[in-house]
Amino acid sequence: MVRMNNRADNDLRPVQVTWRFLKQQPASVLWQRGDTKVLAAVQPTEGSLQVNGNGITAHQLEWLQTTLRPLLATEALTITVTCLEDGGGLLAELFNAVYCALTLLPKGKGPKQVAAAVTAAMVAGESLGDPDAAESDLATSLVTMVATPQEQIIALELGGQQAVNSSEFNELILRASQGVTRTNDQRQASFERAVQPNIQVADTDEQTIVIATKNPGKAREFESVFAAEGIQIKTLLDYPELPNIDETGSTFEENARLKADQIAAILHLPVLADDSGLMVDELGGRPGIYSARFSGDHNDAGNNAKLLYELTGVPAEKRTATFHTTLVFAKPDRPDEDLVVEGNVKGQILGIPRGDNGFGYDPLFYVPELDATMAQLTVEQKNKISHRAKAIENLEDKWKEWIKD
Ligand SMILES: O=c1[nH]c(=O)c2ncn([C@@H]3O[C@H](COP(=O)(O)OP(=O)(O)OP(=O)(O)O)[C@@H](O)[C@H]3O)c2[nH]1
Ligand SMILES: [Mg+2]
Repeated sequence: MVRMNNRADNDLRPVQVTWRFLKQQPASVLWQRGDTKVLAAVQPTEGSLQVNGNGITAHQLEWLQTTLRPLLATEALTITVTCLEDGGGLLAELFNAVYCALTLLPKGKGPKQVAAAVTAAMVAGESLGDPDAAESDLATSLVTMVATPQEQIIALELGGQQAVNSSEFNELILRASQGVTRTNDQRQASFERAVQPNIQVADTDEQTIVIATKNPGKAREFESVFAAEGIQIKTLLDYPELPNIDETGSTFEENARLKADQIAAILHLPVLADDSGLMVDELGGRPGIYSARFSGDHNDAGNNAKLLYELTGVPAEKRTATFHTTLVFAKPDRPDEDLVVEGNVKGQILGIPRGDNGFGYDPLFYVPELDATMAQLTVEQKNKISHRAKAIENLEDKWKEWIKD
């Protein structure tokens, strides 16, 4: 029998997983296999297990709940699963979507064991792995299997129009267990690519702190502060395999949390993130959280040019501005315990840049008390007065105690 896309009998349709699909719900995924699309979201709750379904039958929902239960480390969860399109093998893909969402829960709350699901179908006397919609319509019998990669079967659902004899049944089981192994590999590869690269943290020395930044200017400033304490810092530039963290928050704190929590969860190390920016009074507080990309992309010269352009003709006394930093310190797997501090410094935006030190808007940011721009200061001088320095000062009183528990 010739299959669509010339698939061999045991070939599966490709899988695409969009991890953390919903911005407001970190444990959420969009799972697509062929044309079948399922959205799953899991939220820890106080109460007992709740599984809600959209676009699926009561029977499918009940099956899902029964199948998931033995795999859960905790039942204090609300699971919502939505079928966006049924292009074949829906029951299995409902399971796979929810399973993926569960793996995004904090450590210790995720699934107790590894499992994956797949469908196999008997079509015109042949057993096919992962039937699409057309093949499912032609199938005389179908099996949906949930199993571990060690071929321990967790659930088996038999369906279709006709009874199967035992040799057909055995064939379907064989096809399905091949598919489960392959599905598990597909999921794991996607997870490692997008969520948690298999990173070896070489240095687990307690005196190392990871700063969740790719900005070498920031890194230099943190380095000189922590070096004085005998603490070594690493930045995201030391871990090029890490996924990019989108700064989708609407405040400095939200962005800093996104960076700190996600990197801490991946590296299992304490992580400090800095979200900062320039707020210009005459521009109603802009560029604010958009400071890094004010001119469209992350380019200091372009950002400075745009700032000068927007302030054309504005007299010196009205060019007042504040540099702001919010720091979020995150412990691995304990996002509820983030330590949050901030710091500000006030100044004025000059019409002509001065100085070569620092980074970003420093050459335009004039500090009246020092009669100098930030870029005319040495790192040590900037680290006495800057927004980042003040935030670090606020952190200093607290973090040594905080990191101990
Ligand atoms: O003249 C400056 N002196 C500073 O002391 C300073 N601190 C922040 N900024 C500006 O604000 C953006 C932050 O954006 P931001 O917090 O998202 O950082 P970023 O994207 O550069 O690096 P990352 O830490 O996110 O990897 C930066 O790019 C800069 O344009 C500064 N400019
Ligand atoms: Mg940034």
